[in-house]
Amino acid sequence: MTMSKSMQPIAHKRQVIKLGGSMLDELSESFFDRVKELQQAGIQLLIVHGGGPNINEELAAREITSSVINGFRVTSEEAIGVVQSILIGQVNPALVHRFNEQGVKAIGLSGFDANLFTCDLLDFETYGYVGEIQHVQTDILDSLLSADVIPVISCIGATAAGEPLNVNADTVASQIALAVEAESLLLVTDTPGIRIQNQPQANVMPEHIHRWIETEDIYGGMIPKVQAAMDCLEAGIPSVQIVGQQLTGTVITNEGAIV
Ligand SMILES: Nc1ncnc2c1ncn2[C@@H]1O[C@H](COP(=O)(O)OP(=O)(O)O)[C@@H](O)[C@H]1O
Ligand SMILES: CC(=O)N[C@@H](CCC(=O)OP(=O)(O)O)C(=O)O
Repeated sequence: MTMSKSMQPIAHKRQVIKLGGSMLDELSESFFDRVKELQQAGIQLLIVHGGGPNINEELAAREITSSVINGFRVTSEEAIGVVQSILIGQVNPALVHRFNEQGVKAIGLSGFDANLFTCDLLDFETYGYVGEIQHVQTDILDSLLSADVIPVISCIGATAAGEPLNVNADTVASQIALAVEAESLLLVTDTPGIRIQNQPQANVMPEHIHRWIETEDIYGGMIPKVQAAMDCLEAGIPSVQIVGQQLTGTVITNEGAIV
């Protein structure tokens, strides 16, 4: 029997780590030590990054206004050029450099590279030039991972016609995690997980999340994270973590069990 690509066993365990723009400037030596430990344990790592604060700064400097709905930036024609140049031109190479200088081989990619992820417009009337991922092409990721190189992926997607679209980095991270059949997804941000009424939440389930979005205890930039987490759980990734710099925080599972 010939095995389809999706049925082939993956030899290595894979983990996707998404680094939020909110914490990129504070990446510590201990984070890179942890990356090295995971690599030594045979885990193949993929990095996805955001860059919200850098984009905000540049938009403000150019006096381009932008708003955020449900954690997604409404991206005008003027803004998409800025988002693309900040993420691919500045944030991505700076992060790739940090990995390489720590002795961890890394290479930068966006949705354009080797057709990594192709997008259609999510909802132009509401969000402007924001993409919804249609397809992730994993060949280039497989090649890099088998050569012990960490892919560092920015969240600019390409349309079939080669136009750039802005995709929230949490969404990119979940779609990449699903496409490479990662065993876990770690969303690293500026706060150690979900807090509700000022109480840190160690273990949560989707039913809690739905309620807290309704009560607005979860809002803004946390919404794409919990959505990304629930997309992964639904598709069979057993747990997603939303964590701070120390890599501790909230574990989201279908059963609420400690994983
Ligand atoms: N229930 C919640 N618990 C913790 N943070 C929350 C919650 N709801 C909203 N947030 C906000 O989400 C922010 C993280 O999202 P964001 O700023 O987009 O980070 P990143 O750049 O890492 O993606 C937190 O700093 C906090 O202001
Ligand atoms: C559509 C959308 O919201 N795109 C995000 C992409 C960057 C991002 O997600 O950065 P963080 O990880 O810092 O949040 C934006 O323009 O801010």
